[in-house]
Amino acid sequence: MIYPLTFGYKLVYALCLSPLRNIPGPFFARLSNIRLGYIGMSGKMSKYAMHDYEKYGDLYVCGPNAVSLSNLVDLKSALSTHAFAKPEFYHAFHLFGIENILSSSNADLVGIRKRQVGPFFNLGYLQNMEPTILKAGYQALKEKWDAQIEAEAKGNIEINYSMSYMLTTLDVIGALMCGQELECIKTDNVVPIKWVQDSMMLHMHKAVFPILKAFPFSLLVRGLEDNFGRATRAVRRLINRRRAILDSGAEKPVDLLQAFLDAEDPHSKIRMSETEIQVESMLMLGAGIDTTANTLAWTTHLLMLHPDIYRRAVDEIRSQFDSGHLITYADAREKLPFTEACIYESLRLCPVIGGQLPRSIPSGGVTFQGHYLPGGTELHINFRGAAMNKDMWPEPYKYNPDRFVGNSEARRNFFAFSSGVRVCTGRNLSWMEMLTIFANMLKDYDWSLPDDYTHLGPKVLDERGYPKKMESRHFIITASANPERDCRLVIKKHVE
Ligand code: HEM
Repeated sequence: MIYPLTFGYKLVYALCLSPLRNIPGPFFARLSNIRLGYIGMSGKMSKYAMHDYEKYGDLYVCGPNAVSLSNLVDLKSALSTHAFAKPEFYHAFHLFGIENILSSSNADLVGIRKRQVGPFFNLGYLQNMEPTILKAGYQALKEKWDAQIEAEAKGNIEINYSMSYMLTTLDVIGALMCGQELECIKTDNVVPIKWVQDSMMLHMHKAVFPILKAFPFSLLVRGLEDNFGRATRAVRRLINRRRAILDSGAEKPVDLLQAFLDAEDPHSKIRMSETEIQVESMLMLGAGIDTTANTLAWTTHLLMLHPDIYRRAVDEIRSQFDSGHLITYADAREKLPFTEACIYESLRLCPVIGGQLPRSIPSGGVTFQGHYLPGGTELHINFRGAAMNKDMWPEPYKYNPDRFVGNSEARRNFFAFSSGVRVCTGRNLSWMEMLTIFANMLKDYDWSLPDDYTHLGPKVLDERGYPKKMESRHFIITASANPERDCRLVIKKHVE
């Protein structure tokens, strides 16, 4: 009896009483959060975010008390202020219960943290770290590939770029944040990646299913918990090691770990405690690997599906730089607008944070798209919808880097790194890694698809007539669903 009554009440409320009743959206989403939970846990968040945006438009209901927003003007306004705070969902990302730069909804704390660490992610400071970024990044990749090509009689090798990019971005953030050359690309060591990914996954699962925090359900995530413990202890050891090095009177290294140890908010003069340093360091490791690596993977994939665009990028790079020149970030920014646009467009068409992220509508409510949304309504930032928004991006499904060349309006309406007060802290670092790896790789190697790579390619088209993209899955990050099969590339050294 109780179930029919509850259902009846929910139905009447959703259709007749709810303040969201006149907003379009899937019927079932009005009654229950099950649809949202299922989409999240099935790895299809990015697909649904796009599909629902296409069907229901800039604002639609995605849960009984939740709406999804893709309108660029409204998104900018919501993201520009701390009033649209991160809701409880994020608290599962408090590591050891400690609020951090990603998880906190406390504007004061976020402000302090941003002033403490933000300056070290500015381009000026990053330039000091560029030699480390190049050494652990592109130069390590090149060293490995050149040795492998040298050993191959046929003069080329097949690489799995998904794994290569993961190991490289791990080495870069490891060198900067752990103060240690991890050399994972050299040794094919995937263990630290597993620790970091499992740590993120653990907190993601807890955010979606808070019951996992309680015994006996916590046993279900025991394996993830163990790897989180290993990552935690490793970072602690590295911080202790750095303290010991400093105590011995050695010169301060120029890296992010040192920056975090020294970081001070210029307003309050507050510095981070030892645990806060550990938490923020772990967070940077979690945020800094898959994001950058998968953006590189999508860009590589898209270039292989569009040979004309690949050719234009290669021609641009080789016409600007000699084969022996190591392209720096400043070089690329100054001389490679089309190559840079290839990454921008890849982040638009295949955004790695391609799902929806929640915020709370402040008390007093807000009117978006002609609909009043009361305070306390959950506002889901639809990054996928924003990237496909037809008003801003004509032919949104087409991979067209030209839309970003010399187009400041396109860049202003680009949300891949979010925007406003909670914009991505690591975006400049990520750009430095991506552009230097990508430009140097295109300069030094000729790329082609393996002969047996016939399931996808420039001539295999999707239902819209564009080259069909590899299947993706979305768990925090939108990545290839079958990297072993789909992220293969043949590279050979380019000879002038
Ligand atoms: C292509 C690479 C990257 C993309 C597309 C990306 C995207 C994003 C997005 C969309 C957000 C907003 C998340 C939210 O609102 O919850 C974010 C936040 C954040 N990102 Fe990134 N990110 C990238 C790389 C990095 C790197 C390399 C780091 C650090 C090493 C980093 C650190 C962070 C941090 C700390 C936040 C939280 C900022 C805050 O809440 O105020 N990200 N990123």
